[in-house]
Amino acid sequence: MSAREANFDGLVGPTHNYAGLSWGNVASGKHAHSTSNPRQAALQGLDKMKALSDLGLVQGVLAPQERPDMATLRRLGFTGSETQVLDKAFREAPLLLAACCSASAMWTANAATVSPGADTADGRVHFTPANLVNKFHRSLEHEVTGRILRRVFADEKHFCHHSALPAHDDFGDEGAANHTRLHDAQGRGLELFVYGRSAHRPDAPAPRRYPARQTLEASRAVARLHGLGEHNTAFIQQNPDVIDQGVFHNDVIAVGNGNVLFYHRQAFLDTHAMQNEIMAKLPDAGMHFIEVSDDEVPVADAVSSYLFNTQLVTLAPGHMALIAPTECADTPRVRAYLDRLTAMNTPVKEVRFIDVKQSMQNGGGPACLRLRVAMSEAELAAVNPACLMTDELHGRLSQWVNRHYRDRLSPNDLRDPALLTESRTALDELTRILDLGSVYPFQR
Ligand SMILES: N=C(N)NCCC[C@H](NC(=O)CCC(=O)O)C(=O)O
Repeated sequence: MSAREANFDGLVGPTHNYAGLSWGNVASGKHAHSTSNPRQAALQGLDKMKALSDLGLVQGVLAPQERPDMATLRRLGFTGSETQVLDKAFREAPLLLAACCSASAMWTANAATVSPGADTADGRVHFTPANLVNKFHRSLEHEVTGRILRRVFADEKHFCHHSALPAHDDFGDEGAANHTRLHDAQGRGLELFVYGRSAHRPDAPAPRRYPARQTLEASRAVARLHGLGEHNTAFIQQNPDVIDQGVFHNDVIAVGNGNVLFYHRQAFLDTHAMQNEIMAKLPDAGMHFIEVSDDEVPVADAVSSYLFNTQLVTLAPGHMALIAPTECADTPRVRAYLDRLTAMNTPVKEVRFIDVKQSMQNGGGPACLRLRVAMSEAELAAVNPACLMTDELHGRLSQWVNRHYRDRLSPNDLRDPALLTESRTALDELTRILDLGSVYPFQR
C-alpha cells in the first residue's frame, strides 16, 4: 500500500495565553504571566501550514476548543451568570480560570495516537484521543478532540475512533508526542511507543523532579485498541534523567520519519536495545540512526531550541527536510550542528526555519503543533475536504483570525466576558468554514 503522510495542525484558539500551567515544561514556566498575542500565534500557525502545503505535502487543520470552558468552571462550583462565574473564578481561583481558558489543544501532537491502516489488524486507520491526565488544563481536551476527529475522519469504512483511556495516572497518555512510526520502502511499519514510567513496576527507573506523563500501561493499551502486534510495535523507555532536564515529551528529544531516527544520545534509557529492536523488526528499512552527543548539542540547548521538535518530512524518495523553529538558527551550537547534518550521508538533506515563537513560548514547537496521519489515497479521499489546507483556505482562515482575535491577552483579561462572546462567535463561524457541524458545547 502506498501511503502519504498528512500533517494536521492545531489552529491556535482565541484565548492563547501564558499561564505557567505545565510543571516540567521549562518554556511554560519561564513565560508564565507574560502577555500573549493570540492573533499572531494563530497567523504563525497558519503560515506554517501553508509553508508545508507549498512543499507539496498534505496539510490539514484541526479546530481549536471552546474556551473558557464554562461547563468545567460550573462543575467546580462557580455559579451564577456567565459573567459571575468568570468573575468568581478569577477572584477565588485564578489558576483554575487560567486552566479553563488554555488554548493548549493547539498542540495536536497530543490530540491522539494514530495508527495507519497498514499496521492495524482490521486495515483501518485507528485514533485514540489522549487523556492528558497529567495536566488538569489538558485533561479537559479529549472529549471535544474526539468529536472533531470523528468529523474530520468520518467514514467508518476507513477510520476507527476509540475513546480516551481511563482517566487515571496509571494510564497517563500524551498521544503522538510519544509515538513515532518508522517504515521501510515497502510501507511496512514499526510503531515506537516511548514511555516515561511504568505504573505497575514502581521500582523501575523513573524521573525524580518532573512528572513522567506517559506510562507503559497506557502505551500498551493504545496498541491493543489499535490491533497492533509484537511484530510492529516497540515499547521503549525514555531516559528519566532527560525528563528531569525538561524533556516532558519524547518529541522534545527525538523525531523519526521513514527510515530515519534523529535523537539525542541521552534520549532513551537503553539506546542499544532500542536500535537492535528496530533493526530486528524492520530489517529491510536500511535504518539511519542519527545520534547527537552532548558535546555537539547539550540537552539544555536541545530543550531551549527544540532541535528535535522539528518535523522530518519526505520531499522526494531519499530526500528529507527538517522543519525547524527559528530558535534553532539562533542557538549557535545547534545552528553549527544543522550545517554539519545536511552534509552527512543521510536522507536529511535540508533544513527550513519557521517562526512559531508564540507557541514556542509555551513549549510547543513545530512538531507539537501537528498530528501525523499516514493514509492511502482512498483514505485521503475520505477526509473532510474542508479541513485540508489550500491557498484559499489559508486566506480565508487568516482573514477570520484578523477579524476575531485580539493582539494581546494578559492573565487579567481571562475574566472578561467579552472574550467568551468573541471566542464563541469566532468558533461558530469556524465550524461552518471547516464543515464540522456542531462540535462545541455552546452549539448543542
Ligand atoms: N511536546 C508536545 N508535543 N507538545 C507540547 C505541549 C505544550 C503544552 N504547554 C502548555 O500546556 C502550556 C500552557 C500554559 O502554561 O499556559 C504542554 O505542556 O502540554
